[in-house]
Amino acid sequence: MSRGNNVVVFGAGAVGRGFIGELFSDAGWRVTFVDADPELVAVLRSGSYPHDTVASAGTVRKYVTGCTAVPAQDQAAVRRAVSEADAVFTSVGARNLPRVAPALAAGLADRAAVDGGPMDVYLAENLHEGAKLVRGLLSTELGTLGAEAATVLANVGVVECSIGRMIPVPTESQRREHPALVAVEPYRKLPFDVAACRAPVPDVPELLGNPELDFAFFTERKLYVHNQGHCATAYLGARAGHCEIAPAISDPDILEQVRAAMHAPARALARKYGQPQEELIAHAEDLLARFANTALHDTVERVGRDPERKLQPGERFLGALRLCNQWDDPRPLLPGIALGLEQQAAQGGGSAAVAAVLADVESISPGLAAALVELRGGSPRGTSQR
Ligand SMILES: NC(=O)C1=CN([C@@H]2O[C@H](COP(=O)(O)OP(=O)(O)OC[C@H]3O[C@@H](n4cnc5c(N)ncnc54)[C@H](O)[C@@H]3O)[C@@H](O)[C@H]2O)C=CC1
Ligand SMILES: O=P(O)(O)OC[C@H]1O[C@](O)(CO)[C@@H](O)[C@@H]1O
Repeated sequence: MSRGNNVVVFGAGAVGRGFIGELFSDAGWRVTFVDADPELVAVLRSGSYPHDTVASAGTVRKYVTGCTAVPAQDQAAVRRAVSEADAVFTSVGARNLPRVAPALAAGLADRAAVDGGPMDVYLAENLHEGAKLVRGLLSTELGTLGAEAATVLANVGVVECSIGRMIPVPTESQRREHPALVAVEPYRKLPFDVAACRAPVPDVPELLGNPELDFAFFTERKLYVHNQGHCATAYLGARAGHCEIAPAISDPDILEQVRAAMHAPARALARKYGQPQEELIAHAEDLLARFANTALHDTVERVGRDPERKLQPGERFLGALRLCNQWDDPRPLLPGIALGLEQQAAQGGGSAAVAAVLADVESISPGLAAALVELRGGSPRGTSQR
């Protein structure tokens, strides 16, 4: 691999192929995917794959070119690719990061051994405090290799990103058409934590680093406005019998409830971070329009999955509730939480899980748990929301 514009992307899934690979290829970079799926690797080695940008108005097909792939199982090849790269991304899902760490650490150690200069590892993941976690993983792996972890890591930035583009799992018919075909929405901005970078930022126009603003603003905006409103749409939509997000958000009653649930944290974030309120409200409105993209066929199942995790303290619902209680009005968040509790119960969650959520809600503001119980039909274990 020649020095220049080479990016290594761990994970050639929805985000890897659908977002990171596309942005870097469009900017003239060579993209080397690392993936655990040998069939996908074989397909990507052909050097290009089809990529559809889908909007309600129509689909634009293009081919992402200039790519290759390495199987994750070939640790020596992965190590070499990392040591020669100019930037590294991960988009494997949080639970897979420990498996990526050994070859990533080895490649970084090789690079340090030849004084290869600074390098940034960007985390294209939905992961709270991901940089801390990955630094810890790399430190452990470097220790195992007998490398001086502090010296190697002094030259390595671990950079969190906020992935706003929505990319559904490819359908069966898309997979039959081409095993690497991916369909994405048009949105293509990629905010990242520029303060964490050690190397020059890649010349990819969609990479947005704002040194003036704490990156927590972007992660909170993503979780409390985007993910929370999206999930409320899924729960309200499921109750109304919808399978997909677009028809759910097109229902005027659901739209108004979700709009209120997104505007409250948008206003709260504007106050907390001293940002213009109209920009945050415009961001929420843009998201509502993006949820209505019928061509994306995003499902209430994907967006609403794992309600127990989504109802944990600090997660999209209870984190937004706490934020809004401090800076705005928490009540528009309650319908989504009430339906989340129903989903959790339907998936086998017991009364202890409900009690834990109610206790957290009550700790945010006395009386709020009673309002939630009332919304759920009067009983702490109530089964239906009116
Ligand atoms: N799909 C979406 O709309 C969005 C996803 N995200 C986040 O982006 C990350 C990736 O998500 P997706 O691309 O949707 O998942 P995905 O499941 O489509 O892709 C993950 C890829 O990683 C590969 N992989 C798993 N273990 C690996 C390993 N040890 N080494 C190399 N490759 C490995 C898998 O084979 C798969 O191709 C997750 O953290 C997710 O939460 C964030 C925003 C949007
Ligand atoms: O991946 P999770 O935590 O289940 O949450 C789903 C959310 O994440 C995304 O896939 C990416 O932010 C959104 O499209 C969706 O709202």
